Amino acid sequence: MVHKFPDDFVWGTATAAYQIEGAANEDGRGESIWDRFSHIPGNVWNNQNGDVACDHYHRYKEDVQILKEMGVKGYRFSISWPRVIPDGTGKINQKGVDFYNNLIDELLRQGIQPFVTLYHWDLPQALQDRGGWTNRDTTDYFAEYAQQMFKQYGDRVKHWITHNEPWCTSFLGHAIGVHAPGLKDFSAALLAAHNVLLSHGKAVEVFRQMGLDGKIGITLNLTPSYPASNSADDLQAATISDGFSNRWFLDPVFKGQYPDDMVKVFGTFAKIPEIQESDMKLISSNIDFLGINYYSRSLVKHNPDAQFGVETLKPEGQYTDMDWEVYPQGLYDLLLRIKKDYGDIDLYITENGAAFKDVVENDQIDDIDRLNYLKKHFEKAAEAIRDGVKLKGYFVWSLMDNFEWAFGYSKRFGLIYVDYETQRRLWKKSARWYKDVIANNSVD
Ligand SMILES: CO[C@H](O)c1c[n+]2c([nH]1)[C@H](O)[C@@H](O)[C@H](O)[C@H]2CO
Repeated sequence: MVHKFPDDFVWGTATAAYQIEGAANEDGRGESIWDRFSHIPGNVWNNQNGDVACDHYHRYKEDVQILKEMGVKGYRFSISWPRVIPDGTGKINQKGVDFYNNLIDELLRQGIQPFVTLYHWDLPQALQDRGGWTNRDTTDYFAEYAQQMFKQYGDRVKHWITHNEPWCTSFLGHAIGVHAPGLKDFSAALLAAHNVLLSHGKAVEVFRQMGLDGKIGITLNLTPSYPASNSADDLQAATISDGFSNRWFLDPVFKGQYPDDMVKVFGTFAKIPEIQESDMKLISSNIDFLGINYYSRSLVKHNPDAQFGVETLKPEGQYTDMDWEVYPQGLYDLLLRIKKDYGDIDLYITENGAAFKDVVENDQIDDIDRLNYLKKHFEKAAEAIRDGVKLKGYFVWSLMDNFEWAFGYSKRFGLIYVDYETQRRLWKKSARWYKDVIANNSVD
């Protein structure tokens, strides 16, 4: 069966600054928390880091040429805050600003729409030294940074994403500790989450005040939660899992309040952040679209000995190299749920993709598992559009293999294979297939 997409559907790919740029100490770039974190032994697989990564800072023209050949309509990338404002606030680094000017101009020359993420986890270390996201002042520094970026690029960039995955920024970075800055303090994570959301609201306010021609939104990683049975305990476990993964961010952004049930759950063992009067109004400022990062689902059951009484199960089925279950139905269910519970807003899949082990034979990479993963998820996206969801675009994670955070370069998500020894880029089978999907605007 052929799944056709709307004529103006934005097919794209996504990346992030720290994962691909390299040039970590070049042209005035300041240190980020990921430079600091990745250089501490033990934090990253094989003690790898983003010093060089995919050398995109020097190879961006070649990479945009690949995007052009692939036929993408949009390209989602992030700006490295410390590359453009090395201390996080104050002085601009013109060479850093010029890099993104050149990248944006090259994309537009090739007819590709830039979708720009302002924050994809690489906070300037200078701001971390003042408390980072647990310091409410950082919300103002973020608004200052956003205003500068709107001023520099707002004439050409028409789609802005304030934050990538506040859940990861907050919980992976401040509670679980596997991401920068590596804290293990749930109260700090809740405070960071509040300040990240508040900074989002302040950036949206600045965007509106500047009267720019463009659209602004936020990207949330969302994981639909399914109960292992219809027992009351398992249903409650799924509700809590949904609250922790999804509603703790969706409700503030779209309803202007934190979910009561989760305030009670978190309040039993952590400090709920003090909320100032205008905070929730700012956080729930009207946005033009929601970016959704979807990778898999959670299947859960009640277990009184597990965190929040929720045990995550590992059902039979196919798993990616990240040990994430392949579950395309979750994308359909998630999209319909967002429309039902949070409103009929424009949506973009700002990330979806899979890591599988790639084998290179005679410069060919037959990554059929990744191709099939994408095919199944594209089909579910088409079904969601058929059933009334305003899905406007889909960005495959990722354009190319890159620095996979604490996993270093051990996990490959790219449509394009990167030989890190030579920095050669090689088209995988999935990339050639995706080129045809885009050309036909359909999945067969
Ligand atoms: C559960 O996966 C998360 O939503 C997620 C997965 N991913 C992400 N978030 C990040 O936005 C990317 O930087 C990662 O490279 C990518 C692949 O791991």
